[in-house]
Amino acid sequence: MSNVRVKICGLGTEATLDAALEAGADLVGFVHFPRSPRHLALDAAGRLARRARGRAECVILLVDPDDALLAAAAEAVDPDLIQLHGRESPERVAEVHRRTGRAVMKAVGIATADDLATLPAYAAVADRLLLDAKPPPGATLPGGNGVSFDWDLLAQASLPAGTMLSGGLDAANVAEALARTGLTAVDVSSGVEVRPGEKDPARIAAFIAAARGRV
Ligand SMILES: O=C(O)c1ccccc1NCC(=O)[C@H](O)[C@H](O)COP(=O)(O)O
Repeated sequence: MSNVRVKICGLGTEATLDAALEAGADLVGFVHFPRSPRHLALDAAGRLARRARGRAECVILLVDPDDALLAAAAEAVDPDLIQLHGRESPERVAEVHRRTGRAVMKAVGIATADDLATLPAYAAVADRLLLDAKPPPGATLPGGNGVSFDWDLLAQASLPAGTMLSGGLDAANVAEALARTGLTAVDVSSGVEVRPGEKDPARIAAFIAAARGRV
């Protein structure tokens, strides 16, 4: 499917950002979460966002940010989207949008059909949804864990246009994931890395080609 939108998350260097842009990424994500091997200081994320401006949507990923961090991230990165990847309530998602004036993408963890019940409330306030696997037991990160959820859970779900599928995707499984879910937007981190935090230009290009059905 050539209209599939692809986000490459957790980019940390100019070289890997350029690889994502040259391969045709639609969105590029910068993680600001000190526990993550993909963590970037806000000024570093801002430098990469300026490099990508006009070529892809820039996403700053935050986890349960307070108002001061939100303001600092909006100022330093000037993001097209703020991705909230913590336990933010629907009310907080709406407030983040109001306070920053930025589009907000809310990540929702999915493990069982029960988790789908939260989606309408988030869909009502978020500009976009990202469905990710819930972290496995013992995980120290709320995302970027390289694990998938059962895509067939989405068969009965009514999801807003543009909802992104995420969690454990790579060049080998992304086409099947798209076909099974009917979604047209995907996000990846671990699946284009050689080790946590180290993106690989060849894997980025292979992922984007596979998502767009060019292999
Ligand atoms: O990637 C991280 O290190 C991270 C840290 C804290 C919160 C979220 C994080 N990543 C969120 C993403 O958007 C990932 O791309 C998504 O979870 C998929 O990751 P993966 O399964 O590794 O492809």
